[in-house]
Amino acid sequence: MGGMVDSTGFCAPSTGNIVKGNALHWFRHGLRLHDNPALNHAVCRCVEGSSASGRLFCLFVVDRSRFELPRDEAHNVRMSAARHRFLHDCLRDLDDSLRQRGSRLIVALGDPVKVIPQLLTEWRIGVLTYEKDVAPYSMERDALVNKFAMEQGVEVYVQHSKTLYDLDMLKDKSGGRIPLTYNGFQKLTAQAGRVAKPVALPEGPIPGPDENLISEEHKQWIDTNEYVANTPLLFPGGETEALKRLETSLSDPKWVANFEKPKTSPNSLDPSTTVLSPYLAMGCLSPKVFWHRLADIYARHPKHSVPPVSLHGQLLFREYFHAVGYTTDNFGRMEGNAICKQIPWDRNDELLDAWEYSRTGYPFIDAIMAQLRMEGWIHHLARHAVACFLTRGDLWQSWEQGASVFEKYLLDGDWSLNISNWLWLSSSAFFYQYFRVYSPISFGKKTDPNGDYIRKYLPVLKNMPHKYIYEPWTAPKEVQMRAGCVIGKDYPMPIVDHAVASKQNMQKMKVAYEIQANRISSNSKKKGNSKSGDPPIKRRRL
Ligand SMILES: Cc1cc2nc3c(=O)[nH]c(=O)nc-3n(C[C@H](O)[C@H](O)[C@H](O)COP(=O)(O)OP(=O)(O)OC[C@H]3O[C@@H](n4cnc5c(N)ncnc54)[C@H](O)[C@@H]3O)c2cc1C
Repeated sequence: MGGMVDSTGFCAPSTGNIVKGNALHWFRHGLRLHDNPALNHAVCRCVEGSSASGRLFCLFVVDRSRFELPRDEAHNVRMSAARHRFLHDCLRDLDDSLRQRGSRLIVALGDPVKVIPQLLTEWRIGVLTYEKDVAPYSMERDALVNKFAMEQGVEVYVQHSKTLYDLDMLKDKSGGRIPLTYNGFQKLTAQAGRVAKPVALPEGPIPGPDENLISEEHKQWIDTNEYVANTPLLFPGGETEALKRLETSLSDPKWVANFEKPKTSPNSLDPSTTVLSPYLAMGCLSPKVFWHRLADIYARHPKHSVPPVSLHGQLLFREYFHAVGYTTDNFGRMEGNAICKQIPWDRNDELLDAWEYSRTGYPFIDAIMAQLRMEGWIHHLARHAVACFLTRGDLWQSWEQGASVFEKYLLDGDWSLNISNWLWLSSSAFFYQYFRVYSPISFGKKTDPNGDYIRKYLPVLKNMPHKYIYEPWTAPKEVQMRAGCVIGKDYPMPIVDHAVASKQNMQKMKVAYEIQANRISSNSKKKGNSKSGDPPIKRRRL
Protein backbone atom coordinates (compact mmCIF):
# COMPACT_ATOMS: atom_id res chain seq x y z
CA MET A 1 0.00 0.00 0.00
CA GLY A 2 1.18 3.54 -0.78
CA GLY A 3 1.08 6.37 1.73
CA MET A 4 2.96 9.02 3.61
CA VAL A 5 5.82 7.67 5.66
CA ASP A 6 6.99 10.46 7.88
CA SER A 7 6.12 11.77 11.32
CA THR A 8 2.42 11.84 10.42
CA GLY A 9 2.34 8.09 9.80
CA PHE A 10 -0.54 8.63 7.38
CA CYS A 11 -1.26 5.98 4.79
CA ALA A 12 -3.57 6.64 1.87
CA PRO A 13 -5.00 3.72 -0.11
CA SER A 14 -3.35 2.85 -3.40
CA THR A 15 -5.32 3.59 -6.56
CA GLY A 16 -3.72 0.63 -8.30
CA ASN A 17 -2.37 2.42 -11.40
CA ILE A 18 1.17 2.57 -10.09
CA VAL A 19 4.20 0.30 -10.08
CA LYS A 20 5.06 -0.14 -6.42
CA GLY A 21 8.79 -0.41 -6.98
CA ASN A 22 9.00 2.69 -9.19
CA ALA A 23 10.51 5.45 -7.11
CA LEU A 24 10.97 9.12 -7.84
CA HIS A 25 13.70 10.83 -5.85
CA TRP A 26 13.18 14.57 -6.08
CA PHE A 27 16.51 16.39 -5.71
CA ARG A 28 16.12 20.00 -4.52
CA HIS A 29 18.88 20.66 -2.03
CA GLY A 30 20.72 17.54 -0.87
CA LEU A 31 22.51 17.32 -4.23
CA ARG A 32 24.60 14.28 -3.29
CA LEU A 33 24.67 10.50 -3.26
CA HIS A 34 26.45 10.14 0.10
CA ASP A 35 24.48 10.28 3.37
CA ASN A 36 21.17 10.82 1.64
CA PRO A 37 18.60 8.74 3.55
CA ALA A 38 15.66 9.69 1.33
CA LEU A 39 17.60 8.60 -1.76
CA ASN A 40 18.59 5.38 0.01
CA HIS A 41 14.96 4.68 0.73
CA ALA A 42 14.13 5.12 -2.95
CA VAL A 43 16.97 2.82 -4.03
CA CYS A 44 15.95 0.16 -1.51
CA ARG A 45 12.35 0.27 -2.68
CA CYS A 46 13.49 -0.39 -6.25
CA VAL A 47 15.85 -3.24 -5.58
CA GLU A 48 14.30 -5.08 -2.66
CA GLY A 49 11.76 -7.87 -2.30
CA SER A 50 8.78 -8.32 -4.55
CA SER A 51 9.30 -4.92 -6.15
CA ALA A 52 12.76 -5.83 -7.49
CA SER A 53 11.61 -4.78 -10.95
CA GLY A 54 11.25 -1.17 -9.86
CA ARG A 55 13.01 1.76 -11.48
CA LEU A 56 14.48 4.86 -9.91
CA PHE A 57 13.72 8.22 -11.51
CA CYS A 58 16.03 10.93 -10.19
CA LEU A 59 14.62 14.36 -10.89
CA PHE A 60 15.53 18.02 -10.46
CA VAL A 61 12.93 20.63 -11.40
CA VAL A 62 14.21 24.01 -12.50
CA ASP A 63 11.51 26.41 -11.41
CA ARG A 64 12.07 29.35 -13.76
CA SER A 65 9.72 31.54 -11.71
CA ARG A 66 12.37 31.40 -8.99
CA PHE A 67 15.52 30.78 -11.04
CA GLU A 68 15.33 33.44 -13.71
CA LEU A 69 18.45 33.12 -15.85
CA PRO A 70 20.70 36.18 -15.95
CA ARG A 71 21.61 37.31 -19.47
CA ASP A 72 24.16 39.99 -18.65
CA GLU A 73 25.66 41.74 -15.67
CA ALA A 74 23.14 44.56 -15.59
CA HIS A 75 20.16 42.24 -15.70
CA ASN A 76 18.82 42.33 -12.17
CA VAL A 77 17.69 38.85 -11.15
CA ARG A 78 17.04 36.98 -7.92
CA MET A 79 20.13 34.80 -8.38
CA SER A 80 23.49 35.90 -9.78
CA ALA A 81 25.14 34.18 -12.74
CA ALA A 82 27.68 32.63 -10.35
CA ARG A 83 24.90 31.06 -8.27
CA HIS A 84 23.32 29.66 -11.43
CA ARG A 85 26.67 28.31 -12.56
CA PHE A 86 27.21 26.68 -9.18
CA LEU A 87 23.82 24.97 -9.36
CA HIS A 88 24.52 23.90 -12.92
CA ASP A 89 27.85 22.35 -11.85
CA CYS A 90 26.07 20.52 -9.02
CA LEU A 91 23.52 18.99 -11.40
CA ARG A 92 26.16 17.96 -13.95
CA ASP A 93 28.21 16.30 -11.23
CA LEU A 94 25.17 14.51 -9.84
CA ASP A 95 24.29 13.24 -13.31
CA ASP A 96 27.87 11.96 -13.81
CA SER A 97 27.80 10.14 -10.46
CA LEU A 98 24.41 8.60 -11.16
CA ARG A 99 25.58 7.47 -14.59
CA GLN A 100 28.56 5.75 -13.01
CA ARG A 101 26.02 3.72 -11.03
CA GLY A 102 23.87 2.91 -14.06
CA SER A 103 21.29 5.67 -13.66
CA ARG A 104 21.02 9.34 -14.58
CA LEU A 105 19.46 12.65 -13.59
CA ILE A 106 16.40 14.01 -15.35
CA VAL A 107 16.08 17.80 -15.33
CA ALA A 108 12.61 19.21 -15.93
CA LEU A 109 11.48 22.78 -16.32
CA GLY A 110 8.41 24.33 -14.71
CA ASP A 111 6.51 24.76 -11.48
CA PRO A 112 7.20 21.69 -9.31
CA VAL A 113 3.62 21.76 -8.01
CA LYS A 114 2.48 21.00 -11.57
CA VAL A 115 5.48 19.02 -12.84
CA ILE A 116 5.75 16.48 -10.01
CA PRO A 117 2.09 15.36 -10.08
CA GLN A 118 2.28 15.03 -13.86
CA LEU A 119 5.42 12.91 -13.68
CA LEU A 120 4.17 10.78 -10.79
CA THR A 121 1.35 9.72 -13.07
CA GLU A 122 3.36 9.43 -16.31
CA TRP A 123 6.09 7.36 -14.69
CA ARG A 124 3.65 5.27 -12.62
CA ILE A 125 5.52 6.07 -9.43
CA GLY A 126 4.87 4.10 -6.24
CA VAL A 127 7.12 6.05 -3.89
CA LEU A 128 8.20 9.70 -3.85
CA THR A 129 11.22 10.58 -1.72
CA TYR A 130 12.98 13.86 -0.92
CA GLU A 131 14.97 15.71 1.71
CA LYS A 132 12.90 17.94 3.97
CA ASP A 133 13.41 21.66 3.47
CA VAL A 134 12.16 24.19 5.98
CA ALA A 135 12.01 27.48 4.08
CA PRO A 136 8.37 28.68 3.90
CA TYR A 137 8.22 28.58 0.10
CA SER A 138 9.41 24.95 0.11
CA MET A 139 7.01 23.87 2.85
CA GLU A 140 4.01 25.31 1.02
CA ARG A 141 5.09 23.71 -2.25
CA ASP A 142 5.77 20.34 -0.62
CA ALA A 143 2.40 20.28 1.15
CA LEU A 144 0.65 20.61 -2.23
CA VAL A 145 2.79 17.91 -3.84
CA ASN A 146 2.29 15.55 -0.86
CA LYS A 147 -1.46 16.04 -0.98
CA PHE A 148 -1.59 15.05 -4.63
CA ALA A 149 0.74 12.08 -4.12
CA MET A 150 -1.23 10.71 -1.21
CA GLU A 151 -4.52 11.06 -3.05
CA GLN A 152 -2.98 8.91 -5.77
CA GLY A 153 -1.84 6.32 -3.24
CA VAL A 154 1.84 7.18 -3.70
CA GLU A 155 4.01 6.63 -0.64
CA VAL A 156 5.81 9.83 0.33
CA TYR A 157 9.05 9.46 2.27
CA VAL A 158 10.59 12.66 3.63
CA GLN A 159 13.72 12.98 5.77
CA HIS A 160 15.61 15.79 7.47
CA SER A 161 19.18 15.38 6.24
CA LYS A 162 20.19 18.98 5.74
CA THR A 163 20.98 19.24 9.45
CA LEU A 164 22.82 17.24 12.10
CA TYR A 165 19.60 16.40 13.94
CA ASP A 166 16.03 15.84 12.86
CA LEU A 167 14.57 19.33 13.40
CA ASP A 168 11.16 17.90 14.31
CA MET A 169 12.83 15.85 17.04
CA LEU A 170 14.56 18.99 18.40
CA LYS A 171 11.27 20.86 18.24
CA ASP A 172 9.51 18.12 20.22
CA LYS A 173 12.35 17.83 22.74
CA SER A 174 12.20 21.58 23.41
CA GLY A 175 8.43 21.46 23.89
CA GLY A 176 8.05 23.48 20.70
CA ARG A 177 10.29 26.27 22.00
CA ILE A 178 13.82 26.15 20.60
CA PRO A 179 16.01 28.07 23.09
CA LEU A 180 16.94 31.53 21.87
CA THR A 181 20.51 31.41 23.15
CA TYR A 182 23.43 29.40 21.79
CA ASN A 183 24.14 27.94 25.25
CA GLY A 184 20.53 26.91 25.65
CA PHE A 185 20.61 25.31 22.22
CA GLN A 186 23.81 23.42 23.06
CA LYS A 187 22.05 21.98 26.11
CA LEU A 188 19.17 20.89 23.91
CA THR A 189 21.50 19.11 21.48
CA ALA A 190 23.27 17.47 24.41
CA GLN A 191 19.90 16.05 25.50
CA ALA A 192 19.25 14.94 21.94
CA GLY A 193 22.34 12.72 22.08
CA ARG A 194 25.19 12.14 19.67
CA VAL A 195 24.98 13.16 16.05
CA ALA A 196 23.97 10.04 14.11
CA LYS A 197 26.50 8.46 11.77
CA PRO A 198 26.08 9.18 8.07
CA VAL A 199 24.41 6.49 5.99
CA ALA A 200 26.03 4.94 2.91
CA LEU A 201 24.25 4.47 -0.40
CA PRO A 202 23.57 0.75 -1.00
CA GLU A 203 26.32 -0.90 -3.06
CA GLY A 204 25.75 -1.99 -6.62
CA PRO A 205 24.07 -0.54 -9.65
CA ILE A 206 21.08 1.75 -9.29
CA PRO A 207 18.21 0.78 -11.59
CA GLY A 208 17.90 3.67 -14.02
CA PRO A 209 14.60 5.19 -15.14
CA ASP A 210 12.39 3.37 -17.62
CA GLU A 211 13.22 5.38 -20.76
CA ASN A 212 9.99 4.21 -22.43
CA LEU A 213 8.00 6.20 -19.90
CA ILE A 214 10.00 9.39 -20.39
CA SER A 215 8.66 11.93 -22.89
CA GLU A 216 10.98 13.60 -25.41
CA GLU A 217 10.69 16.84 -23.45
CA HIS A 218 12.20 15.20 -20.37
CA LYS A 219 14.86 13.30 -22.29
CA GLN A 220 16.67 16.56 -23.02
CA TRP A 221 19.03 18.09 -20.55
CA ILE A 222 18.02 21.64 -19.59
CA ASP A 223 21.22 23.56 -20.10
CA THR A 224 22.05 27.01 -18.91
CA ASN A 225 22.74 29.95 -21.23
CA GLU A 226 26.14 30.97 -22.55
CA TYR A 227 26.46 33.96 -20.28
CA VAL A 228 26.05 31.79 -17.19
CA ALA A 229 28.20 28.96 -18.56
CA ASN A 230 31.06 31.43 -19.16
CA THR A 231 30.82 33.04 -15.74
CA PRO A 232 34.08 32.29 -13.91
CA LEU A 233 33.60 30.39 -10.67
CA LEU A 234 36.24 30.24 -7.99
CA PHE A 235 34.41 27.51 -6.11
CA PRO A 236 32.99 25.01 -8.61
CA GLY A 237 29.79 23.27 -7.56
CA GLY A 238 29.08 19.59 -6.99
CA GLU A 239 29.48 16.68 -4.62
CA THR A 240 32.87 15.69 -6.08
CA GLU A 241 34.25 19.18 -5.43
CA ALA A 242 32.67 19.22 -1.97
CA LEU A 243 34.37 16.00 -0.91
CA LYS A 244 37.67 17.19 -2.37
CA ARG A 245 37.38 20.49 -0.52
CA LEU A 246 36.53 18.66 2.70
CA GLU A 247 39.75 16.64 2.37
CA THR A 248 41.83 19.75 1.67
CA SER A 249 40.25 21.66 4.54
CA LEU A 250 40.98 18.86 6.98
CA SER A 251 44.43 18.02 5.63
CA ASP A 252 46.14 19.91 8.45
CA PRO A 253 44.70 18.37 11.63
CA LYS A 254 46.50 20.90 13.84
CA TRP A 255 44.80 23.77 12.04
CA VAL A 256 41.46 22.02 12.51
CA ALA A 257 42.10 21.31 16.20
CA ASN A 258 43.18 24.91 16.90
CA PHE A 259 40.51 26.62 14.74
CA GLU A 260 38.89 29.58 16.52
CA LYS A 261 36.48 31.61 14.41
CA PRO A 262 37.00 35.16 15.62
CA LYS A 263 40.74 34.74 15.13
CA THR A 264 40.38 34.20 11.38
CA SER A 265 40.82 37.08 8.96
CA PRO A 266 38.02 38.74 6.98
CA ASN A 267 40.37 40.10 4.33
CA SER A 268 43.11 37.59 3.66
CA LEU A 269 43.58 36.92 -0.04
CA ASP A 270 43.23 33.19 0.54
CA PRO A 271 40.18 32.29 2.64
CA SER A 272 41.03 31.78 6.31
CA THR A 273 38.07 29.43 6.89
CA THR A 274 36.99 26.26 5.07
CA VAL A 275 34.61 27.70 2.40
CA LEU A 276 32.52 24.57 2.76
CA SER A 277 29.37 26.66 3.17
CA PRO A 278 28.28 26.63 -0.51
CA TYR A 279 28.53 22.82 -0.50
CA LEU A 280 26.63 22.51 2.78
CA ALA A 281 23.98 24.95 1.59
CA MET A 282 23.28 23.04 -1.63
CA GLY A 283 23.65 19.74 0.16
CA CYS A 284 26.67 18.58 -1.88
CA LEU A 285 28.25 17.84 1.50
CA SER A 286 26.48 16.18 4.39
CA PRO A 287 26.87 18.08 7.67
CA LYS A 288 27.05 14.74 9.48
CA VAL A 289 30.04 13.67 7.40
CA PHE A 290 31.76 16.98 8.20
CA TRP A 291 30.88 16.66 11.91
CA HIS A 292 32.22 13.12 12.27
CA ARG A 293 35.41 13.87 10.33
CA LEU A 294 36.04 16.70 12.78
CA ALA A 295 35.23 14.44 15.74
CA ASP A 296 37.87 11.96 14.53
CA ILE A 297 40.48 14.73 14.44
CA TYR A 298 39.46 16.05 17.88
CA ALA A 299 39.81 12.52 19.28
CA ARG A 300 43.49 12.57 18.24
CA HIS A 301 44.06 16.12 19.57
CA PRO A 302 42.68 16.26 23.11
CA LYS A 303 43.48 19.99 23.45
CA HIS A 304 41.27 20.99 20.55
CA SER A 305 39.14 24.16 20.48
CA VAL A 306 35.49 23.85 21.52
CA PRO A 307 32.14 25.50 20.66
CA PRO A 308 31.26 28.23 19.97
CA VAL A 309 34.64 29.05 18.37
CA SER A 310 35.63 25.59 17.02
CA LEU A 311 34.50 24.13 13.71
CA HIS A 312 32.03 21.95 15.62
CA GLY A 313 30.87 25.24 17.11
CA GLN A 314 30.28 26.67 13.62
CA LEU A 315 28.17 23.65 12.68
CA LEU A 316 26.18 24.14 15.87
CA PHE A 317 25.51 27.76 14.90
CA ARG A 318 24.21 26.42 11.62
CA GLU A 319 22.00 23.92 13.42
CA TYR A 320 20.76 26.50 15.91
CA PHE A 321 19.74 28.94 13.19
CA HIS A 322 18.00 26.25 11.16
CA ALA A 323 16.05 25.18 14.24
CA VAL A 324 14.99 28.72 15.20
CA GLY A 325 14.06 29.52 11.59
CA TYR A 326 11.97 26.37 11.41
CA THR A 327 9.96 27.13 14.53
CA THR A 328 9.41 30.90 14.27
CA ASP A 329 6.46 32.40 12.44
CA ASN A 330 7.32 35.05 9.84
CA PHE A 331 10.99 34.50 10.51
CA GLY A 332 12.02 36.02 7.16
CA ARG A 333 10.70 39.47 7.94
CA MET A 334 10.49 42.06 10.71
CA GLU A 335 6.73 42.46 10.93
CA GLY A 336 4.95 39.66 12.68
CA ASN A 337 8.24 38.07 13.74
CA ALA A 338 8.03 37.82 17.52
CA ILE A 339 11.76 37.38 18.09
CA CYS A 340 12.68 40.41 15.98
CA LYS A 341 12.99 43.92 17.44
CA GLN A 342 10.74 46.35 15.60
CA ILE A 343 13.04 49.09 14.33
CA PRO A 344 11.93 52.00 12.10
CA TRP A 345 14.51 51.49 9.33
CA ASP A 346 14.59 53.94 6.41
CA ARG A 347 14.07 52.92 2.81
CA ASN A 348 16.49 54.71 0.50
CA ASP A 349 17.22 52.88 -2.75
CA GLU A 350 20.17 55.14 -3.59
CA LEU A 351 21.95 54.17 -0.38
CA LEU A 352 21.07 50.52 -0.89
CA ASP A 353 22.43 50.60 -4.45
CA ALA A 354 25.60 52.38 -3.35
CA TRP A 355 26.15 49.60 -0.79
CA GLU A 356 25.38 46.77 -3.23
CA TYR A 357 27.51 48.18 -6.07
CA SER A 358 30.57 49.29 -4.07
CA ARG A 359 29.96 53.03 -4.15
CA THR A 360 29.90 53.92 -0.43
CA GLY A 361 33.31 55.61 -0.54
CA TYR A 362 34.59 53.31 2.23
CA PRO A 363 37.13 51.05 0.47
CA PHE A 364 36.89 48.21 2.99
CA ILE A 365 33.10 47.99 2.61
CA ASP A 366 33.21 48.45 -1.16
CA ALA A 367 35.92 45.80 -1.60
CA ILE A 368 33.88 43.26 0.37
CA MET A 369 30.78 43.92 -1.72
CA ALA A 370 32.89 43.64 -4.90
CA GLN A 371 34.20 40.26 -3.74
CA LEU A 372 30.64 39.16 -3.00
CA ARG A 373 29.42 40.15 -6.47
CA MET A 374 32.43 38.67 -8.24
CA GLU A 375 33.04 35.47 -6.32
CA GLY A 376 29.86 34.75 -4.37
CA TRP A 377 31.62 34.09 -1.08
CA ILE A 378 32.94 36.44 1.62
CA HIS A 379 34.37 35.73 5.07
CA HIS A 380 32.05 35.72 8.06
CA LEU A 381 33.59 38.87 9.61
CA ALA A 382 33.43 40.63 6.24
CA ARG A 383 29.70 39.82 6.27
CA HIS A 384 29.59 41.33 9.75
CA ALA A 385 31.24 44.54 8.56
CA VAL A 386 28.94 45.15 5.56
CA ALA A 387 25.76 44.05 7.36
CA CYS A 388 26.46 46.34 10.30
CA PHE A 389 27.32 49.19 7.90
CA LEU A 390 24.04 48.83 5.97
CA THR A 391 21.83 48.66 9.07
CA ARG A 392 22.52 50.02 12.55
CA GLY A 393 26.10 51.14 11.82
CA ASP A 394 25.84 53.71 9.07
CA LEU A 395 23.08 53.61 6.47
CA TRP A 396 20.05 52.72 8.62
CA GLN A 397 18.53 50.49 5.97
CA SER A 398 16.46 47.43 6.77
CA TRP A 399 18.17 44.06 7.26
CA GLU A 400 15.48 42.60 4.99
CA GLN A 401 16.93 44.56 2.04
CA GLY A 402 20.43 43.43 2.91
CA ALA A 403 19.36 39.80 3.22
CA SER A 404 17.81 39.80 -0.25
CA VAL A 405 20.99 41.25 -1.80
CA PHE A 406 23.01 38.54 -0.04
CA GLU A 407 20.59 35.90 -1.25
CA LYS A 408 21.14 37.03 -4.82
CA TYR A 409 24.92 36.64 -4.71
CA LEU A 410 25.95 34.17 -1.99
CA LEU A 411 26.86 30.73 -3.31
CA ASP A 412 25.99 29.55 0.19
CA GLY A 413 22.71 31.53 0.26
CA ASP A 414 20.48 29.71 2.69
CA TRP A 415 17.19 31.11 3.92
CA SER A 416 17.44 30.30 7.64
CA LEU A 417 21.14 31.08 7.98
CA ASN A 418 21.01 34.30 6.02
CA ILE A 419 18.01 35.65 7.93
CA SER A 420 19.38 34.61 11.34
CA ASN A 421 22.70 36.28 10.76
CA TRP A 422 21.07 39.48 9.50
CA LEU A 423 18.87 39.51 12.60
CA TRP A 424 22.02 39.13 14.68
CA LEU A 425 24.09 41.81 12.93
CA SER A 426 21.32 44.39 12.92
CA SER A 427 20.78 43.75 16.67
CA SER A 428 17.22 42.76 15.85
CA ALA A 429 17.51 39.35 17.56
CA PHE A 430 20.10 37.12 19.28
CA PHE A 431 22.62 39.98 19.83
CA TYR A 432 21.61 43.21 21.54
CA GLN A 433 24.82 45.22 22.02
CA TYR A 434 23.84 47.76 19.39
CA PHE A 435 26.41 50.21 20.74
CA ARG A 436 29.21 47.94 19.47
CA VAL A 437 29.61 49.06 15.87
CA TYR A 438 32.28 47.98 13.37
CA SER A 439 34.41 50.80 12.03
CA PRO A 440 34.55 50.69 8.22
CA ILE A 441 38.07 52.14 8.54
CA SER A 442 39.94 50.53 11.42
CA PHE A 443 38.39 47.04 11.43
CA GLY A 444 40.00 45.89 8.18
CA LYS A 445 43.35 47.52 9.04
CA LYS A 446 43.95 45.07 11.89
CA THR A 447 44.44 42.10 9.59
CA ASP A 448 45.47 43.85 6.36
CA PRO A 449 47.29 47.12 7.13
CA ASN A 450 48.68 47.38 3.61
CA GLY A 451 45.21 47.12 2.08
CA ASP A 452 46.12 44.33 -0.37
CA TYR A 453 42.55 43.03 -0.22
CA ILE A 454 41.21 46.46 -1.21
CA ARG A 455 43.75 46.73 -4.05
CA LYS A 456 42.62 43.36 -5.40
CA TYR A 457 38.88 43.99 -5.36
CA LEU A 458 38.93 47.76 -6.06
CA PRO A 459 41.67 48.11 -8.70
CA VAL A 460 40.89 51.83 -8.98
CA LEU A 461 42.70 52.20 -5.63
CA LYS A 462 45.58 49.87 -6.40
CA ASN A 463 48.22 52.63 -6.42
CA MET A 464 46.94 54.51 -3.36
CA PRO A 465 49.68 54.63 -0.70
CA HIS A 466 48.89 52.32 2.20
CA LYS A 467 48.68 55.26 4.58
CA TYR A 468 45.49 56.40 2.79
CA ILE A 469 44.07 53.16 1.42
CA TYR A 470 41.29 52.89 4.05
CA GLU A 471 40.51 56.66 3.94
CA PRO A 472 41.52 57.84 0.46
CA TRP A 473 39.57 61.10 0.80
CA THR A 474 42.18 62.21 3.37
CA ALA A 475 45.02 61.90 0.85
CA PRO A 476 46.36 65.25 -0.48
CA LYS A 477 45.21 66.04 -4.01
CA GLU A 478 48.74 65.47 -5.48
CA VAL A 479 48.85 62.00 -3.88
CA GLN A 480 45.44 61.16 -5.33
CA MET A 481 46.58 62.34 -8.76
CA ARG A 482 49.82 60.37 -8.56
CA ALA A 483 47.81 57.27 -7.57
CA GLY A 484 45.54 57.81 -10.58
CA CYS A 485 42.47 58.00 -8.40
CA VAL A 486 40.91 61.36 -7.65
CA ILE A 487 38.32 61.09 -4.92
CA GLY A 488 34.93 62.42 -6.01
CA LYS A 489 35.82 61.66 -9.65
CA ASP A 490 37.36 58.18 -9.94
CA TYR A 491 36.11 56.87 -6.61
CA PRO A 492 33.29 58.35 -4.48
CA MET A 493 33.55 60.50 -1.37
CA PRO A 494 32.19 58.69 1.72
CA ILE A 495 28.44 58.45 1.46
CA VAL A 496 28.01 59.24 5.17
CA ASP A 497 30.33 60.44 7.90
CA HIS A 498 30.79 57.26 9.93
CA ALA A 499 31.56 59.07 13.19
CA VAL A 500 28.36 61.11 12.97
CA ALA A 501 26.02 58.50 11.43
CA SER A 502 26.97 55.72 13.82
CA LYS A 503 26.36 57.92 16.87
CA GLN A 504 22.96 59.05 15.56
CA ASN A 505 22.01 55.47 14.77
CA MET A 506 22.95 54.25 18.24
CA GLN A 507 20.57 56.84 19.63
CA LYS A 508 17.81 55.63 17.27
CA MET A 509 18.45 52.04 18.37
CA LYS A 510 18.24 53.10 22.00
CA VAL A 511 14.86 54.75 21.40
CA ALA A 512 13.55 51.75 19.41
CA TYR A 513 14.60 49.36 22.18
CA GLU A 514 12.96 51.58 24.84
CA ILE A 515 9.71 51.84 22.91
CA GLN A 516 9.62 48.08 22.54
CA ALA A 517 10.42 47.49 26.22
CA ASN A 518 7.66 49.91 27.27
CA ARG A 519 5.17 48.28 24.93
CA ILE A 520 6.00 44.86 26.33
CA SER A 521 5.76 46.03 29.91
CA SER A 522 2.40 47.80 29.40
CA ASN A 523 1.00 44.77 27.52
CA SER A 524 2.03 42.47 30.32
CA LYS A 525 0.52 44.78 32.92
CA LYS A 526 -2.75 44.79 30.97
CA LYS A 527 -2.66 41.02 31.00
CA GLY A 528 -1.83 41.01 34.73
CA ASN A 529 1.44 39.25 34.02
CA SER A 530 3.52 41.35 36.41
CA LYS A 531 5.61 38.41 37.58
CA SER A 532 8.17 38.12 34.81
CA GLY A 533 7.49 41.31 32.88
CA ASP A 534 7.89 39.30 29.67
CA PRO A 535 5.01 38.60 27.32
CA PRO A 536 4.52 35.00 26.40
CA ILE A 537 6.59 34.44 23.25
CA LYS A 538 4.25 33.39 20.49
CA ARG A 539 6.51 32.28 17.70
CA ARG A 540 5.36 28.88 16.60
CA ARG A 541 4.43 28.13 13.07
CA LEU A 542 0.96 26.58 13.13
C1 LIG B 1 24.91 38.80 7.41
C2 LIG B 1 25.32 37.36 7.29
C3 LIG B 1 24.67 36.52 6.39
C4 LIG B 1 25.03 35.17 6.29
N1 LIG B 1 24.39 34.37 5.38
C5 LIG B 1 24.72 33.04 5.29
C6 LIG B 1 24.07 32.18 4.35
O1 LIG B 1 23.16 32.58 3.61
N2 LIG B 1 24.48 30.89 4.28
C7 LIG B 1 25.47 30.39 5.09
O2 LIG B 1 25.83 29.22 4.97
N3 LIG B 1 26.06 31.18 6.00
C8 LIG B 1 25.74 32.48 6.13
N4 LIG B 1 26.36 33.28 7.05
C9 LIG B 1 27.21 32.63 8.07
C10 LIG B 1 28.70 32.55 7.80
O3 LIG B 1 29.21 33.80 7.45
C11 LIG B 1 29.06 31.53 6.74
O4 LIG B 1 28.45 30.29 6.99
C12 LIG B 1 30.58 31.29 6.71
O5 LIG B 1 31.27 32.49 6.57
C13 LIG B 1 30.90 30.35 5.59
O6 LIG B 1 32.27 30.21 5.41
P1 LIG B 1 33.01 28.86 5.75
O7 LIG B 1 32.33 27.72 5.11
O8 LIG B 1 34.44 29.07 5.44
O9 LIG B 1 32.79 28.77 7.33
P2 LIG B 1 33.60 27.97 8.47
O10 LIG B 1 34.06 28.97 9.45
O11 LIG B 1 34.61 27.09 7.84
O12 LIG B 1 32.47 27.14 9.18
C14 LIG B 1 32.05 25.83 8.78
C15 LIG B 1 30.57 25.83 8.50
O13 LIG B 1 29.82 26.21 9.64
C16 LIG B 1 28.64 26.91 9.23
N5 LIG B 1 28.67 28.27 9.81
C17 LIG B 1 29.74 28.98 10.17
N6 LIG B 1 29.36 30.16 10.71
C18 LIG B 1 28.02 30.18 10.67
C19 LIG B 1 27.05 31.11 11.09
N7 LIG B 1 27.35 32.28 11.66
N8 LIG B 1 25.76 30.82 10.87
C20 LIG B 1 25.40 29.66 10.31
N9 LIG B 1 26.28 28.72 9.91
C21 LIG B 1 27.57 28.98 10.10
C22 LIG B 1 28.70 27.01 7.72
O14 LIG B 1 27.90 25.99 7.17
C23 LIG B 1 30.16 26.79 7.42
O15 LIG B 1 30.40 26.26 6.15
C24 LIG B 1 26.04 34.65 7.14
C25 LIG B 1 26.68 35.50 8.04
C26 LIG B 1 26.33 36.84 8.10
C27 LIG B 1 27.04 37.71 9.10
